Amino acid sequence: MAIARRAAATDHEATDLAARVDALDWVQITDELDAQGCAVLKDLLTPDECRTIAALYPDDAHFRSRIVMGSHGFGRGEYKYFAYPLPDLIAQLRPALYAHLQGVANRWNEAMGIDIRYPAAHSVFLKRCHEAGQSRPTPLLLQYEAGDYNCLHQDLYGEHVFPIQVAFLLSEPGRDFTGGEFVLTEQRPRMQSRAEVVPVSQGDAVAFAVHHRPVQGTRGTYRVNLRHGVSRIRSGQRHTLGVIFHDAK
Ligand SMILES: O=C(O)CCC(=O)C(=O)O
Ligand SMILES: [Fe+2]
Repeated sequence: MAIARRAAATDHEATDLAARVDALDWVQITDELDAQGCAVLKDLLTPDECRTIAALYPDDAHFRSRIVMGSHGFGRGEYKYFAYPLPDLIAQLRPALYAHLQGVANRWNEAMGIDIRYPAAHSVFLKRCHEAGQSRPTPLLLQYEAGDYNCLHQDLYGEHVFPIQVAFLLSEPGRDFTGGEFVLTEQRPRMQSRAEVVPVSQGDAVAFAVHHRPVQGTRGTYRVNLRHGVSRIRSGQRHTLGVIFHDAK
């Protein structure tokens, strides 16, 4: 009886989470992605859900590896890649988000003259990754303390790349930490880099271009190169959940 009730509750939460993703204003998000290369997804996770995910960090049973950023020149702080099977909430979020981003990804590739197209279902895209030897899960949990930062980078893990990714802020700015802004830079051909700081609250997510995106210029469409990172955490502790749609070699 207790088990049946628990299963029902889990189903309900899962359905609820996909429905929350579906209920976002995807017309506006798509417009923002096209115009800026990033968009904020407001209030997707509850504070409880944020705390629950962040609290997984010490429990290595959930993870396949731990990266100390300072050892690789990635910045300062650390993160862990989740192992399969992903925690339920992340396993639900990943395909639900992908379903809404896949159309943008296909349009971007068409505009940039790239032949690759993305299937409607995330499971089909993952099969493509896995068949090419990219079979290790890429969702990750990041943990920063005062003084930590994440250098500008691109999350490429092999030949197969889904061009948009999503990062969830699990901590509350001003209460749990100060500093630690999410930063995107954009490099246009023959121009200097432009930076964008994206304001997010606990439970919000940022969707952004992984490595490049099309920009309409006066003489046609060109590719701009993007990088993302996090400015120095001034105080406290900051946790983020990163959702990347391609898997890793
Ligand atoms: O901590 C952040 O906000 C950025 C995390 C990140 O680099 C990622 O999700 O790929
Ligand atoms: Fe990243």
